Amino acid sequence: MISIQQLSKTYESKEGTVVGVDNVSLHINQGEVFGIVGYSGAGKSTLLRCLNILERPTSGTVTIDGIDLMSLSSKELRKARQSIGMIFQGFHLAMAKTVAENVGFALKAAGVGRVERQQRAEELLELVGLSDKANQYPAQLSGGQKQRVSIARALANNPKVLLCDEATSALDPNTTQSILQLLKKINRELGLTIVLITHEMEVVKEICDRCAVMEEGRVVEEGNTYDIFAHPKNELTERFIKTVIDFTIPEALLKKSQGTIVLLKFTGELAGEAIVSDLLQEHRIRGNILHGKIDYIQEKPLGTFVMELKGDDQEVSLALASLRETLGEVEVIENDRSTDYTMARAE
Ligand SMILES: Nc1ncnc2c1ncn2[C@@H]1O[C@H](COP(=O)(O)OP(=O)(O)OP(=O)(O)O)[C@@H](O)[C@H]1O
Repeated sequence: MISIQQLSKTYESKEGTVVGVDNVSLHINQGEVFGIVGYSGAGKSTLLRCLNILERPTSGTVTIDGIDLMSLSSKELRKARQSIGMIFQGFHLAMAKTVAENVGFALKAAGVGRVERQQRAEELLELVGLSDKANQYPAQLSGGQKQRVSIARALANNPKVLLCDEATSALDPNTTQSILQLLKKINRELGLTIVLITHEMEVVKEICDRCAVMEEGRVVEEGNTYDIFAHPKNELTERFIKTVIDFTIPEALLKKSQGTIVLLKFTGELAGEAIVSDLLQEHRIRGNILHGKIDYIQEKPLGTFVMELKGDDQEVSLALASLRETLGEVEVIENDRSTDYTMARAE
């Protein structure tokens, strides 16, 4: 659906060349919600704006639905942009126009007549849950309602793609949730391909089928959201995931521990199985859960547990081997801190 090939964007300034996007290649499938996550300055906005050529890439190509956008004339590009909607963190609504006029604005620009515009605005406002606000002005709406209006406006010309530039960053957590659910609904009901940029991994977890992590203009990791959460490969990705699934054990607790502390991840079907209780029954060890959580990513469970295993060294080793066999990977966080503890007490 969207193919980005070796895309780079650089800016020339007095201080020299600034790299916004550095040789990014990505493929985004028809009908998926694709997230691009990164810290401030990573190049997310630049990359997103290159997708509808609001920023012209310095090199590389962007192909949407088989059309190479870089090869189009200005007139052809204006036409092509009608199938690429966009929403922004700051909503960008016309404050002197009513909600219905804001929604109909893009239709007017596309040459649609007044009656049809009105009808379409009504349909779209119903879709975003704002039928009763058609004649109000943006200043009379909450942030979440304003974003709903901008979503309705972006959908006016039946786009195939919706680009979301930090669409929920200005909203409180509850409103963020409702806007994300709305985006998911239009993705499902209209089969719309959605590309969103965010610095919040929670947003990715909530609605993205796949995602890419960006740093210094480059994509450092990409893949299926569930796999990225379950098995992150890049250190930056791990940091982002920790903002959602944090399993850091307080240092004081680690020091007190006399056993072997392990981090266990239960993916997919394994999350629902009695692996831990079976383990404790099969080996002569005791287990103490220090931290445990099951997250649902795309409705698929991902369990993360931190356990302290206590017992005879050999039994603990056997238990670890058996866990590794079942789970694939088991990370030993801290192994027997009793020496440290003794030293700490001696001090
Ligand atoms: N018009 C511009 N002129 C010069 N440099 C720019 C311009 N736009 C972006 N940059 C630079 O490109 C890099 C990427 O910026 P970009 O805004 O894409 O990052 P971002 O990940 O979207 O960050 P943020 O979330 O803060 O917007 C930064 O170093 C930025 O300073």
